[in-house]
Amino acid sequence: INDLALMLKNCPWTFSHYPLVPVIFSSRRYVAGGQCKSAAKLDGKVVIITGANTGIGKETARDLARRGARVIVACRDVAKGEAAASEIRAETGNQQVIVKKLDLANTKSIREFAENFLAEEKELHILINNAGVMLYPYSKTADGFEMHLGVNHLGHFLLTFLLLERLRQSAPARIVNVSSLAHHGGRIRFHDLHGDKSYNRGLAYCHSKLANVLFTRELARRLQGTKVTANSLHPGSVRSELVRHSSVMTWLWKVFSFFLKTPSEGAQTSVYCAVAEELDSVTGQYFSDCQPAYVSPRGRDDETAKKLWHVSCELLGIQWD
Ligand SMILES: NC(=O)C1=CN([C@@H]2O[C@H](COP(=O)(O)OP(=O)(O)OC[C@H]3O[C@@H](n4cnc5c(N)ncnc54)[C@H](OP(=O)(O)O)[C@@H]3O)[C@@H](O)[C@H]2O)C=CC1
Ligand SMILES: CC1=C(/C=C/C(C)=C/C=C/C(C)=C/C=O)C(C)(C)CCC1
Repeated sequence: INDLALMLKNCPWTFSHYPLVPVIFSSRRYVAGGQCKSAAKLDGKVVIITGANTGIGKETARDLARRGARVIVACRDVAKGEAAASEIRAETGNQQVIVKKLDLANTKSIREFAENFLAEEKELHILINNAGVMLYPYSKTADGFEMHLGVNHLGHFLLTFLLLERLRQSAPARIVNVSSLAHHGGRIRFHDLHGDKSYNRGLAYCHSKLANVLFTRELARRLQGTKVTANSLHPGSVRSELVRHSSVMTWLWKVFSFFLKTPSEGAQTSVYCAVAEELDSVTGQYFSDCQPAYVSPRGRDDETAKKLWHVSCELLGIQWD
């Protein structure tokens, strides 16, 4: 024993020689953030996750597949979706991971996806509106919406509208909207929603993430008493492809990757909102690191939430009362 102690003492790899090692380990734990502790099983439950071919969505799909859910990987590139789904099927042994085409930048594709889903699936228990774009150079969706607003907000707004009746019929059911801390920098510029007068791609992202928070709030209010809940969340700063449209951000993400969550760590709050038993009747809330988080004053403005709802309906040509 004495020899062993002496050996360890002199070993160049012991913590006492490298005081930074425990610091590095604990900062990594800090970066990893909250973990979903629920052991809930999802056998027999049907889940849709948008943008589940990569990043946070893919890891959310993997977790829910492990819990036994039938997972619809809704993505714009079916080949990428198949690659992710076959990896998840092989790893989890769950063969019920299915890929369906959904391009949120095109309302025709959203309608086709919903039509197809409603024809094939009798139930829907969890809808995770996860897909997103960030720092997109100025561009418009097929329907002429500014890309961030179109994909991140309007696309998911329409998708939720088209699937809501199935969620109601399958209740208890949950809608999970992946927003961001970036919502703090956003505002709803009703006079220039599509950035025609002025455009900043960073701000456009923030505006769309604020729209996610406001949509969730108004949706939850309207769904009171239906046993369909709606919550939004910030996943943390996550090593994913979200920064792909900015070379500076891509470089920063690489250099500082140690300080970013892995996609699996970033999926924890989405999984928590989707399965945690203690959230059974919690609705209209915003989470981060698997706990309630601070929402910006603009994200709590019910008048703006109502106005955004009506404007979104007008833009999409739908009636949603
Ligand atoms: N990463 C982070 O630090 C943070 C992420 N978030 C949010 O998390 C969510 C997931 O992002 P993350 O995993 O990081 O990013 P990724 O870029 O890794 O994944 C985004 C997903 O969205 C899909 N997507 C993009 N455009 C469309 C579209 N038109 N139709 C359908 N799917 C589309 C992508 O598909 P494809 O692969 O084909 O492009 C991809 O599957 C987003 O809503 C993001 O805003 C929030 C805060 C921080
Ligand atoms: C301060 C700082 C960083 C943190 C960036 C953060 C916190 C970004 C958050 C992005 C979000 C919230 C995106 C999506 O919604 C880096 C780049 C790690 C390293 C350089 C210093």
